[in-house]
Amino acid sequence: MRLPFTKMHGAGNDFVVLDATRAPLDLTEAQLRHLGDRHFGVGADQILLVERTATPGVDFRYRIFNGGSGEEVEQCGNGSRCFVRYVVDKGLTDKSTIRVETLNSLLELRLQNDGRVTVDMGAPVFEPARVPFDPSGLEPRVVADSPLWPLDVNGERVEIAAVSMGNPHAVQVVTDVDTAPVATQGPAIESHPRFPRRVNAGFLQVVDRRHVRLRVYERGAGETLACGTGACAAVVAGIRRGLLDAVVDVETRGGRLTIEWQGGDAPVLMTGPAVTVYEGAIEL
Ligand SMILES: N[C@@H](CCC[C@H](N)C(=O)O)C(=O)O
Repeated sequence: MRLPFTKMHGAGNDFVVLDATRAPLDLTEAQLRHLGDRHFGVGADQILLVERTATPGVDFRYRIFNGGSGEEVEQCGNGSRCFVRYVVDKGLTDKSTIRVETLNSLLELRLQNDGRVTVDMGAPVFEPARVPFDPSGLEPRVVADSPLWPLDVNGERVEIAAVSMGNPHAVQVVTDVDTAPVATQGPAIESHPRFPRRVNAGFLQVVDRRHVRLRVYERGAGETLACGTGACAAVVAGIRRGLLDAVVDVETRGGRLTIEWQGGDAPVLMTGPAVTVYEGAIEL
């Protein structure tokens, strides 16, 4: 099968985007991993599948697969911005505000005049069972509004906030992201037994109340240049600890995202770039 695709990125988090709006596309995990493979395939952190939906009031469905593992996941922030750029550029819609369903959420996305995209990512979830995170037998240190859970990681004690943005995140505060143990702790946290569906591991450096630096070791993909849901989870965790204001610029290794959260049940708003790199086709 010859499969056309579009290569895109959002702040350096890169995607192979596939059009399944005209005919269904059923790919195996092995084919998805091949698309994600940087040596033998196209190479991408995630594969995005754009579909139509019959759900009333919803314009599209988009499905997300991690490029390293081929598994389907619930949410992808940078991918959602690329999804909007894709459906607008391909003429699949003429709307500038688009509603899309993912595996477990409904998102509203707006293309801005400057080409950036703002996404209503919904409200964050902290209830451990819904992250999901197993806190049994652990005593959290509570700072302001936020329980910080002690985790044993490679024999060290690490304090994390457990947050779901539709997908699971473990966020820890570090003094300097450049020297943070992302490569060693990242995989250990990703597969930590207290996260039954595994987890994305965030390392957050607070520069000031409106500016942070962030690295994320992603579930099923390894460290990426940016993680949109990771940025939302990290800012929300920082706000709950009383470290950050409601609007924060997040500097990642691939670009800058702006995250806004007014607290409580308010949705998290994420704004950032979405760029098409090239079009291609691959034999699968
Ligand atoms: N890069 C993404 C997140 C993709 C999914 C993640 N690896 C997971 O398994 O939950 C983003 O921009 O949010």
